[in-house]
Amino acid sequence: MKKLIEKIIQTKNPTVVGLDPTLDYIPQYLKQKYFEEYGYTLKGAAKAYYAFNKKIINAICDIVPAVKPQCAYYEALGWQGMKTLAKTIQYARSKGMYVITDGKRNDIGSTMQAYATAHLGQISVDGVQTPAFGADALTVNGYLGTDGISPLLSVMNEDQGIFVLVKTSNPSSGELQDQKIGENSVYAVMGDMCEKWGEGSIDPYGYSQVGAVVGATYPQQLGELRRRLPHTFFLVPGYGAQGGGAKDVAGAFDENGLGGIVNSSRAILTAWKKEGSDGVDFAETARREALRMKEDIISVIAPIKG
Ligand SMILES: O=C(O)c1cc(=O)[nH]c(=O)n1[C@@H]1O[C@H](COP(=O)(O)O)[C@@H](O)[C@H]1O
Repeated sequence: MKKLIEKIIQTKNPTVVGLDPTLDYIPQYLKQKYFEEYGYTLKGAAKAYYAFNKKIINAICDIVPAVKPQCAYYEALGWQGMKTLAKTIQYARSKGMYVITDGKRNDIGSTMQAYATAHLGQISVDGVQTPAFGADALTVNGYLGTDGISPLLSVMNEDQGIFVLVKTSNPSSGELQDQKIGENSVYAVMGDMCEKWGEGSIDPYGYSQVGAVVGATYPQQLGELRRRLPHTFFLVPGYGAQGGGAKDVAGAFDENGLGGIVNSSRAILTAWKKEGSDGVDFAETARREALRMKEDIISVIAPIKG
């Protein structure tokens, strides 16, 4: 996770802003502009999403190291939405941000190869190599085992990474993930698999290119997994809208203030609503919320050093 860790060190900020737009999160004045131009159509909505994302990215790119667009919100608009996803990834990267595409992908090896090519690799069009979505990292499910992960490992360059679901933030995550296999919980076994998949790619900071997703809503498991998985970098969703706070995520970090990056999506994108405004200054409000989150989290972890 070298590239991500260097961005975190540069911004002194271990947080990622989730770009999970819905029409409800976009202020009326901005939506109206695109509806007037394109009608109440998927195209109009997709254009509004892109304008919204760009303004958020412009407002945070100097203080936040990464963004995490979640594919589902874009898929909801069909191909127009997927075009906005691709453009958003490109735009965020052009502003120097690290982009984690949240796709939670997994399948048999041959199909996983296609996902790996789509999100992290390059597709060969008659011998000409072209990135399709071209993200820095992808969230994946490890449930199909090693042959579902290997295609990603062979496609990734040294700046890229994956985050494997280990202990998810949702209320039902324990139904399966807390079950025991012998002495160990399922999430611990999945965590051990991440350590193994990452063995060959440990960077100078001690973390491999295979990260784990561990929810802020399970602070005890977060601490347990940090101790158990010394080379696995954590993506920690569940701060903010799902109820996780700074003290809940503290366990994700090591003695150098590294080891994790905490995501917040809704709490940042909709911060303007809490202030009861018409949303004209939604991007500045998102920046203020991002800065508040950063201060909140760095107040409970060791100083970030490289
Ligand atoms: O992989 C993820 O990012 C993820 C895993 C998980 O266990 N829980 C979880 O909330 N997420 C994602 O993190 C984001 C959380 O959004 P907010 O609850 O609005 O901050 C969403 O994009 C979720 O899909």
